[in-house]
Amino acid sequence: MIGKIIKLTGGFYYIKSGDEVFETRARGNFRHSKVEPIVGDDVEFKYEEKTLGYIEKVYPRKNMLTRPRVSNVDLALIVIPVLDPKYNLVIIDKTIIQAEHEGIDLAIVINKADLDSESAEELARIYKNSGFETFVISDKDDNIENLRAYLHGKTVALCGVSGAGKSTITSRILNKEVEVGKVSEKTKRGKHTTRHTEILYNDDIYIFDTPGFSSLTLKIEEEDLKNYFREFKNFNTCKFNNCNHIKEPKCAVKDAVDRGEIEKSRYENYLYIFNELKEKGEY
Ligand SMILES: Nc1nc2c(ncn2[C@@H]2O[C@H](COP(=O)(O)OP(=O)(O)OP(=O)(O)O)[C@@H](O)[C@H]2O)c(=O)[nH]1
Ligand SMILES: [Zn+2]
Repeated sequence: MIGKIIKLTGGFYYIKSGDEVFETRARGNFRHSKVEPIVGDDVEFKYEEKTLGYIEKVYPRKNMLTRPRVSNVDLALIVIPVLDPKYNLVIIDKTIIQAEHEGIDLAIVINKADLDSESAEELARIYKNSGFETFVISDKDDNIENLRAYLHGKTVALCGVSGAGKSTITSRILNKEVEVGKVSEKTKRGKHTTRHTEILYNDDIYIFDTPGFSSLTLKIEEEDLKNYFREFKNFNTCKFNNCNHIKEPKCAVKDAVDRGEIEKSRYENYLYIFNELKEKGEY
């Protein structure tokens, strides 16, 4: 049988095949592969009611996140609350860099727009102008149809700080009750988060109910950082073709910042992160 691992908990894998979910044992059950199956994997498995089944084969992964350990993510949806908690654009841009680095498509959701609609529009402008699909939503408004349509057919990792509204969005998108606040309790205690990873789904949208890869450190060379700022690529006429867009003369990126064609906050965060990488080799 063929299916997708949707949950790993207490020593069992739960595999969704068609409309059914099968429970299989986690240990000693994948004979022909040395790969340890993780949530998100597409697998071949044998199912027997008595002994439960076992996984025979893990299909090659499109990609993999390490925290949480999940595979085959089609989209990282980065959730930015306008307030409560107040967003931090350096952390947002670092999360974007991580997704770009992993080769995962990403989109932005500005959430809690009801708390400050002006800030919400300002944030949306920054990320739209920087080349990202951007949605503005609030749980006080019935305005998620566009977002839901966009997520159709995708496996989505919601990324964002605790309290950003990830669980709220998940339950609205999937039309399902999701325990709001549950993940943060687990995260605070720490130990449960690695034991239990689950994909929530409805119809053909799959969502990871985890904090996403917000707390990863990334090791990249500072010279490579510019490759993860997609809007910089529109301005490729710098005098030096290895220009880092810092202090070099005749820099097309800096000129674009001066003209307002590249968002100031994005460029400032680029400089900040560049220096961090230069000093520490990671962030
Ligand atoms: N005003 C307002 N509050 C919201 C909105 N969306 C979520 N909230 C509230 O924000 C709080 C946090 O929401 P959650 O959905 O639990 O946030 P989370 O990102 O899942 O947080 P963790 O589970 O800790 O990672 C809850 O009290 C929600 O009711 C919104 O659009 N507007
Ligand atoms: Zn340049």
